[in-house]
Formats: sequence, structure tokens, C-alpha cells
Amino acid sequence: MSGPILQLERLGKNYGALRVTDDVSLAIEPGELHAIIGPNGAGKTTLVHQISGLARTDSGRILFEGQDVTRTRMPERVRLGLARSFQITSVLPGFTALENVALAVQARSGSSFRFFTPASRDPALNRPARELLDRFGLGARADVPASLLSYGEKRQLELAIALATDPKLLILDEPLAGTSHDESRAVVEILRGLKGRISILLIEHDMEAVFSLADRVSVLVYGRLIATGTPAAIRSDAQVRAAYLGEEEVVA
Ligand SMILES: Nc1ncnc2c1ncn2[C@@H]1O[C@H](COP(=O)(O)OP(=O)(O)OP(=O)(O)O)[C@@H](O)[C@H]1O
Repeated sequence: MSGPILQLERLGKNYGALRVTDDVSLAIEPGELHAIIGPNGAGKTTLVHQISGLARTDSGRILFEGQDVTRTRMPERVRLGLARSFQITSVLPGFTALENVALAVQARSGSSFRFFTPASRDPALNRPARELLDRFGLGARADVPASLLSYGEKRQLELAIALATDPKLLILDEPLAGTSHDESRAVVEILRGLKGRISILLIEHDMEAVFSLADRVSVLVYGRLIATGTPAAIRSDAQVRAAYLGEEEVVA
């Protein structure tokens, strides 16, 4: 298809009297890695809640591959190819790493009635699940219960779970938060490997990662987008620098 994979048109959301996202318009191109940065409380998480369908949108429209999904329920958005990594909450602690990914592959294949057949023993689910774990450097940890994985390994597992749904657009909300230096480098390399193959919307506070990975960066401040551009353009944008003063180091 031609045209943006995701288009936000004047999106808005209020929590009571607070306007949390305000008139946000943005187009994400197929294969693009687009980062959204902004100070704490700027509305980044709320925006991805709106895009993924977790939060209702009060005004504006969300178009996914040209289709209006503003009122579409979250499972249907996932089926269309819009996946979101749900931080650790998507990891089932009582299941092994392999079972977690196999269950996500199973959900994609729509065979949820086979839930009680151990998904990790079904080769049709097991094989792609193992491939994903290998890709994420978790191959040797396949049979470890998710509850025993390190924090960083859980973050990697949650990415593998999101990718198991075979998304066209992957939304990541702070995938590096709480990871060690080595774990964070591993996740950055995984994201680099995905670049161009799927579209990625990345919310991240680690500016070094953002500026090394993103094709374009948007800056959200008090719910409004104040700038969108290449990393170089954003880095030298006076308004962006002013908005971040005392907040974060934009100069990566
Ligand atoms: N469910 C809610 N009810 C009321 N207010 C909320 C709710 N969720 C978020 N907010 C408020 O909306 C504003 C934006 O929050 P949000 O979490 O979207 O920001 P953020 O940019 O993701 O912040 P951070 O970088 O700290 O994660 C904040 O003032 C927050 O207190």
C-alpha cells in the first residue's frame, strides 16, 4: 500500500479538566522507526494508549493503513497488525519463556480454543516461538519459568511476545526502562535489526538510543507536538532545547 501506515489526525484526550493529548497530528510511514520523546507527564503513554486502543479517544481520528480505527477495539487492532508491547504485564510468570511466546503465536493463528493443549509442544507454534527466542538471545532460557528471568530478560521476552503477533506496526513504550547497560544494548541491536522490516513507534527516555535508532523524532510537550524531524533537525531545534532545559539531555 502507499501512504502512511499510521495517521493521527488532531487527536485529543482529556482526563477531567486536564487536556492530556491536544490536537496531535502525525503520519508514520511504512518501515519507519519513529520516536516520540518529551518530558515526564507530557502525555506520551496516553497517546500510545489511544493508538493501541487501551484508552478512548475524545477527539480526532486514528487511521491505520488508511482505515479509521478510532473506535475499533484493541483485539481487532492487533488482528489488523497494530501490536503493542505491554511491558512486563504481558508476560505470564507461571509459564516458561517458550510457552509465553508460543501462546502469542497461537493467539495470532487464532486457535485460542487449543489453550489447554500445551502450546509449547505443538511444533507449528513451538518452531516460530523458538526462532523468536533465539533472535532475542533467549534461546538458552526457553524452558525457564518467566518469573525466574531477570528484569532485562523479561523486557526482551515481552518484545518477543509482541513480535509473535506478526505486527505491521509495533508500539514500544520505554523498552529500555530498568534494563542494565548490556541488556539495553541487546534490545537496541534487536530494534536496529527490525528497522525497515516493520514500522516502529518508540517511546523512550534514553536519548542516546533514540537518536541512534530513529528515522524521525517527534517531541511532545504538555500534550502538544512541538516538532517532528530527523534526529539532526530535532537536536538543533531551539524550541526543543528550551522545552527540555533541566529535564533531559537532548544532545546525544
Ligand atoms: N488514568 C488517568 N487519569 C487521570 N490522569 C491521568 C491518567 N493517566 C495519565 N494521567 C495524567 O496525564 C498526564 C500525562 O501522563 P502520561 O503518563 O501520558 O505522560 P508521559 O509523557 O507518558 O509521562 P512519563 O514520561 O513520565 O511516562 C499526566 O499529568 C498524568 O498525571
